[in-house]
Amino acid sequence: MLIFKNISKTYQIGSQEVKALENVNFEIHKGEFTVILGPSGSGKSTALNILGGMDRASSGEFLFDNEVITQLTDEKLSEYRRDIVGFVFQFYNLIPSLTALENIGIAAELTDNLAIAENCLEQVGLLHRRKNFPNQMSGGEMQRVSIARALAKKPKLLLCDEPTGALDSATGLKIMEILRFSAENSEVAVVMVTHNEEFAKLAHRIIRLHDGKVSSIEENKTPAELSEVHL
Ligand SMILES: Nc1ncnc2c1ncn2[C@@H]1O[C@H](COP(=O)(O)OP(=O)(O)OP(=O)(O)O)[C@@H](O)[C@H]1O
Repeated sequence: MLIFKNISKTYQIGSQEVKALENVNFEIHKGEFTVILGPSGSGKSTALNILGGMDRASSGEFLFDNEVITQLTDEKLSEYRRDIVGFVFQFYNLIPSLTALENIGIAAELTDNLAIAENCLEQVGLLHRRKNFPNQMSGGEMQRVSIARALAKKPKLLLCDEPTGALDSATGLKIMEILRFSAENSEVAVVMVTHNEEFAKLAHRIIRLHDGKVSSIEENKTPAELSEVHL
């Protein structure tokens, strides 16, 4: 389980202070699909960066399975990023000169055992595309490869930053289905940042941010079906 306890983050621009997060408290659970929702500038990316160990909080405590991540040395924090966290970005970040399978194999250091990489491609329904290069795939397919690449590392935390931002609605929904399925069927905590209210209906937990503060947290044991989402 992940716990944010009174997390604040202040950026200093010259003499001006920007409070990106102010006393933020929430929990994130493995096996759940969590959505962090909020308008532009509400602090979503800042929260995601702290969760991923890419940035440090100014104050407060962040715990992962009882380990205090906010107190880790730089070296330990980079181990946390490498061993625990998987990332999915809006623009896929695949290596153009490598096939789908190779992109997964290289990232997960599985080049000696491509069977695992193939399994991951199968999980996202793309085994038939294993020999395709990124420019021979659609946006949705590239995003599915990037999810397979992240899952191949067997992360405990999968962080997704607007993963459907560059996709049409139907393809975006397919991506959401894969993310929720991954959370429910492997012991990973999937966290997605978005400003799209409709997508949030699919989540087990919705954390709403406004002006760097939590405005509400909603738990949903039975999230909506894909057919109930209207984009
Ligand atoms: N590196 C930085 N230096 C200074 N201010 C920053 C920095 N990063 C973010 N901020 C500020 O912190 C606040 C929160 O930004 P953040 O990017 O976390 O919001 P967001 O909800 O992810 O927005 P968006 O949806 O537009 O990506 C904003 O006021 C932003 O301008």
